Amino acid sequence: MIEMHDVWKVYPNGVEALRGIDVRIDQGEFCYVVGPSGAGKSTFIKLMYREEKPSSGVILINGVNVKRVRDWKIPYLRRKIGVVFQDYKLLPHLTAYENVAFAMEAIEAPRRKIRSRVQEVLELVGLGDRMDALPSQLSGGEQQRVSIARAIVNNPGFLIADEPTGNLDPENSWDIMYLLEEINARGTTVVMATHNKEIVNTIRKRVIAIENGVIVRDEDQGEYGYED
Ligand SMILES: Nc1ncnc2c1ncn2[C@@H]1O[C@H](COP(=O)(O)OP(=O)(O)OP(=O)(O)O)[C@@H](O)[C@H]1O
Repeated sequence: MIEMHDVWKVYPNGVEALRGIDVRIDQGEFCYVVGPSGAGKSTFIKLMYREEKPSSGVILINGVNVKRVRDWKIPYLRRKIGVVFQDYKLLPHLTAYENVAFAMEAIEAPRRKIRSRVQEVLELVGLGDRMDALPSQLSGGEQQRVSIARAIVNNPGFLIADEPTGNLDPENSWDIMYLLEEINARGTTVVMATHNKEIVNTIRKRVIAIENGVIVRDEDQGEYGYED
């Protein structure tokens, strides 16, 4: 479960990106985060995986206060939370297989487990036959699928995605969405910031709308609600 209690984020330049966020996302939910550009969506997401710290307020991930996690323990926190970005962030000199294996090596998973698990997740995302390709040899949709494989390889309870379809054409975007739904159906909580109106209005899920750093709407099976 993810909980935020009166969370504020003020960047050093004085911008109040989040202003008193109260929210609870339960295990197994699928939740979109929508809102105009600059509303605070990325900040909201960054706080969940401790890329940023709250200026005040409390964030609990499965009951653990994220702010109090010592820096050296952050890899263990991140093990519980897979993250997917708009621009994939794959390591360019590593193959698809190596990019995914790297996430297991980072948490010192036993060597014998790595091979079978990496193969398993790459097959799940439909890339069982492209494991030896470098990112530059893969399409955008394929690269995003590698990044999703990397995000789920350590079996996290949460998958956090910041505009995962932002760089993709509609067909690849739908494929990524079906994959995220499949991952959610297997029990992982999915939180996804998006500007994709068609997806939000078609694959209906909980919608949290943020404007000017405040949650202005929180609806199950909600609509996108903006024109862009
Ligand atoms: N590192 C930073 N330092 C200073 N200000 C920042 C920083 N990151 C974001 N901001 C500001 O905080 C506000 C919220 O930004 P954020 O990236 O969370 O919005 P967003 O809703 O994700 O926007 P978009 O849809 O354009 O990605 C904006 O005014 C932005 O300029």
